[in-house]
Amino acid sequence: MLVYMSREKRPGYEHNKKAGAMNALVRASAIMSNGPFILNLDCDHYVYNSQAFRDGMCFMMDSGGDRIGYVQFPQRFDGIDPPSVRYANRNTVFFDVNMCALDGTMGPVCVGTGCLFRRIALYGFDPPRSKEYGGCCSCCFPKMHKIKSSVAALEESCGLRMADYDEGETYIFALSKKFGRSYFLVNSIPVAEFQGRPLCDNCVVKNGRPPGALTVPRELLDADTIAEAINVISCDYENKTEWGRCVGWIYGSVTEDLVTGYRMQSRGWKSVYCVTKRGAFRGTTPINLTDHLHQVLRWSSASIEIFFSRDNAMLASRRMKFLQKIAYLNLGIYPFISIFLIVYCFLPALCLCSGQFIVQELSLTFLIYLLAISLTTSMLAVLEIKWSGISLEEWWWNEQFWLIGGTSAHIIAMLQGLLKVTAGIETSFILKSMSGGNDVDDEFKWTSLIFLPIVIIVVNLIAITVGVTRAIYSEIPQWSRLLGGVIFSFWVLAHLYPCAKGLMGRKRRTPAIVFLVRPPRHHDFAAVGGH
Ligand SMILES: O=c1ccn([C@@H]2O[C@H](COP(=O)(O)OP(=O)(O)O[C@H]3O[C@H](CO)[C@@H](O)[C@H](O)[C@H]3O)[C@@H](O)[C@H]2O)c(=O)[nH]1
Ligand SMILES: [Mn+2]
Repeated sequence: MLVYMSREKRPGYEHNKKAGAMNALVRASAIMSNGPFILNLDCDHYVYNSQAFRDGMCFMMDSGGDRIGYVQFPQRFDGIDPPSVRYANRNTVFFDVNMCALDGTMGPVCVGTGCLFRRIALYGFDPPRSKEYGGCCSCCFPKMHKIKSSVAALEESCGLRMADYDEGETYIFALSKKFGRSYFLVNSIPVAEFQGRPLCDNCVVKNGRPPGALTVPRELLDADTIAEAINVISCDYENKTEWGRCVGWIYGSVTEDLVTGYRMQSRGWKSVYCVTKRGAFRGTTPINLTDHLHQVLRWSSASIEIFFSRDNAMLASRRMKFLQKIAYLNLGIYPFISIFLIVYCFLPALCLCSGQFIVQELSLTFLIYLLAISLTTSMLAVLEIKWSGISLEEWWWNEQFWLIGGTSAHIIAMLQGLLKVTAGIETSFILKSMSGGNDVDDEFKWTSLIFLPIVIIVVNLIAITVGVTRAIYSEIPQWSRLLGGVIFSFWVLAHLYPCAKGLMGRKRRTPAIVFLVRPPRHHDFAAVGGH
């Protein structure tokens, strides 16, 4: 059955972008098919390996798999040709190193597309047998202790533990307060839970489903069912419900997928990273520098917002493992690191211009520290590359982009975020349109994000010139000091090389410096301005 759905949107009703669209789909599908597992694919992604669905479900239906909330597949992209691979837009280190590593704790974070969800995990229920694991209260349902013991036992056995009901309420009534007025929808919940259980073909399977239970043929869809499916996607359905707050995809974040996954893991759901030999899904991603930076800006702004929200991993429930908390915290904190990165980018230039080295003198202790730090970071890199099997080049492009992003998008996101949190000032000077269009992909589009990296490049170039000139013309040239400064300066420049290269564009080779020297033309700011 293939159903195309277009939800109702009206002025005065917040439609909540992708998360709103997903929630409408989740409800309509509950009524029409009620599959226990839901795959999410972006509109710019497609299926590349049809076996992947089965692989994903294998994890969920395996013994113990009933505690897995989602299975994430890596994102793979088409159309990234050699000139643009250097912007690290394949995100190889993230998808082949970080996500794999997370698989060793509670599982990868959710990155939206290519993610297979367990329906009832998305509904905001706790994983089955969660009492056996860690804490007893989920962040969403603080009044849970009040649940009468008989009801609690029932929920525990059927795996649908949630709700904070008042005395005398029926289970169904409590659910409909959260899920909305559709009894059809509420009644479909236990069915989805049952159908998603592991197959109980041996005695070790807990909470299993007897063999053959799913072979009963489905009832055909009738007019009433269709009418109900339309009812649950009307724009006022979510009024006074928990949709977007505790149920379904969570609203209010640009990276709704990250928050949605985080809430699940915070309740104790595990996740699995499923890397198939032939890529499961493929899609498109911005290929030029400007669009990539805008995407990074969007993600880092979202990270800052998460950091200052109740979804900060430091506030996660006890059900989330310590290392997993650190991983989520890292996802919220990384834009702040840009402050240090920027300082490090200017330090070598400062040293060269002032004739001073970073330290007073090159003492043995300093050298030992430097050696130790360099060795450990290199070892880390070697291990990352060895374990993940990515190429050295890919890794290096990622390093380069880490600095480019840090000195452009991350710092802007941080400033925007701080302005918003401290002064309540909303600055949304960059908006991404869905129809970005590939037509202008191969020419450089000016973005103010690139300003600081250019300044760093220019300052370091000037500093090297100053340093060399000083050494040549001084009476007692201090070559070793010069060498020290120049190496660090070159190291910064080497990282920013793709940025300089990107400024040249592909066809229209306008050197970066022209952009700085000539007065700005109107269209330079078109991408940045109002529309
Ligand atoms: O108003 C909107 C905007 C977006 N979308 C959908 O959201 C997807 C993601 O948007 P896109 O512009 O492609 O963003 P990307 O940065 O490429 O997407 C990544 O980042 C998003 C935000 O974290 C995740 O939702 C995606 O799954 C993930 O692939 C699109 O494909 C659409 O299907 C909507 O339904 N409504
Ligand atoms: Mn996309």
